[in-house]
Amino acid sequence: MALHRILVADDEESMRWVLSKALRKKGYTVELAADGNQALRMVREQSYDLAIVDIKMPGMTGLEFLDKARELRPDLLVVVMTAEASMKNAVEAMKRGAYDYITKPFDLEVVDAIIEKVGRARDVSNQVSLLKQELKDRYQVEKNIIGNSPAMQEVYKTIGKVAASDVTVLIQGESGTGKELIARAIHFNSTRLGKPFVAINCAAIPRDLLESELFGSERGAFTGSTERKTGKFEQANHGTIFLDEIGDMPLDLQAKILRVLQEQEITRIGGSQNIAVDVRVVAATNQELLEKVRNREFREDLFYRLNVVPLHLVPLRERREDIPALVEYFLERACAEMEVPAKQCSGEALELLCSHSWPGNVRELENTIKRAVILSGDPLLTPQDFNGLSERQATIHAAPQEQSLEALVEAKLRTAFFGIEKLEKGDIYDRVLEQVERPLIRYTLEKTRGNQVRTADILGINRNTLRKKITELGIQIKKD
Ligand SMILES: Nc1ncnc2c1ncn2[C@@H]1O[C@H](COP(=O)(O)OP(=O)(O)OP(=O)(O)O)[C@@H](O)[C@H]1O
Repeated sequence: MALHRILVADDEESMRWVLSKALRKKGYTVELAADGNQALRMVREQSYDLAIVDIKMPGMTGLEFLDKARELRPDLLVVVMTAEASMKNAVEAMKRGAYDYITKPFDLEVVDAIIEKVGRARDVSNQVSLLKQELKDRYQVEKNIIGNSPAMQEVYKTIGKVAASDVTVLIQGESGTGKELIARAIHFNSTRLGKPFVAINCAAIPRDLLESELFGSERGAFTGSTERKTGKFEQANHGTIFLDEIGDMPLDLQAKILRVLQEQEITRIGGSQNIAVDVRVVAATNQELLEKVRNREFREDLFYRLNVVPLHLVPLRERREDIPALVEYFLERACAEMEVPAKQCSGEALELLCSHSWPGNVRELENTIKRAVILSGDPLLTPQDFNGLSERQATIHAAPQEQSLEALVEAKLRTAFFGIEKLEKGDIYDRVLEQVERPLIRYTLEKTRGNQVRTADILGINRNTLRKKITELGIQIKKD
């Protein structure tokens, strides 16, 4: 049965009674409202699969309810009940997005038929495709976490312990260690399977956009915003939200995330209503969050609220025993994806891969294997096929500080570009520079509270150049 919770709103008590009795008998959970305002309050606080509302009610008409309820819960299906004489209303309701209408007086069979239709429509259009996709994902997640090292065994144990509950998990680990993969595993092994898994990378989205991405925005919340937008929290309702790179979340947004965790409700930007959400939060970071707490860059209360269960993914170089299985797995996958005959690594090549320090972790290993598969015509991969790797290895070993800015940038670049199948003519140079320039200028402007003269002085660039960059890179200046 695809439908569970039904809201019935009618000012006529006898109608509420008849409908609730009939629907409860069929096994649905039915809740009742005596007018439109009450119904809207209930929709705000709870989620329903279907609302059956009378079009003529005191206070708020069924049509007004329809508009407001659909704004609050775009997924809610609304069936309106209308008197035979007012067909005009029924047409209007359909135009405004009602799922169907029933003319009064009606036989209960008509209601049954509509509910069945709603259930079927949901089944066909949503559930089946969702479940298919999710079963596929689940299958992949379970087959796709490779590694039997003691560190990974600990990870599997923790996944098993936390999956069934709604406890918040904070996954810490360097870039490319598999944080998102593990977050998915938690979701797909939880009771929230079949509901959405929504991931958002807090570091990849500019601050101003991040807030509306997370919480949504009402029509007219910004100049030129003509549409209402639902945020990731609403999209993840009943499922899991994965807040990646949470360490990069600005302090004021941290306060808002804390509120969602405590109250389980959000407010869209430009809106005044609180909207209940039922979302499990899994967060991840590749930074030392406690250090950020000490530096007052991360809220202590949020840290403890997120860190209910900490899950630490150790760098690949500290669990080298997992490398052979990962190599085999990535080789098989790369050959299948690229539709080339199976390849293997020679003993020497495997030795080289096992001794590399993998600053980009599993993602770097995956991309290295893909690249070798693309470039080598031979079924046996030798150390020559990983030539770049030994050179990189040598420079990394020679570097006294592995975590220097240069090494970090190199690791990021490697993970971003080395997996690209075909390196073609493009604008990578400009794109990379832009991604360095923008945060650098934004950060300095933040530190000088938007003072462009000081920012130019600190950066050692001409003021006009700075002004030009700010416009070109679309940097917004906050002067508080
Ligand atoms: N144990 C593992 N077994 C198989 N594949 C893995 C494993 N760990 C990571 N991967 C693969 O490595 C890649 C990077 O993983 P993922 O995106 O989950 O890392 P991450 O820690 O979230 O990275 P970032 O911090 O950069 O967002 C993915 O393609 C993922 O499937």
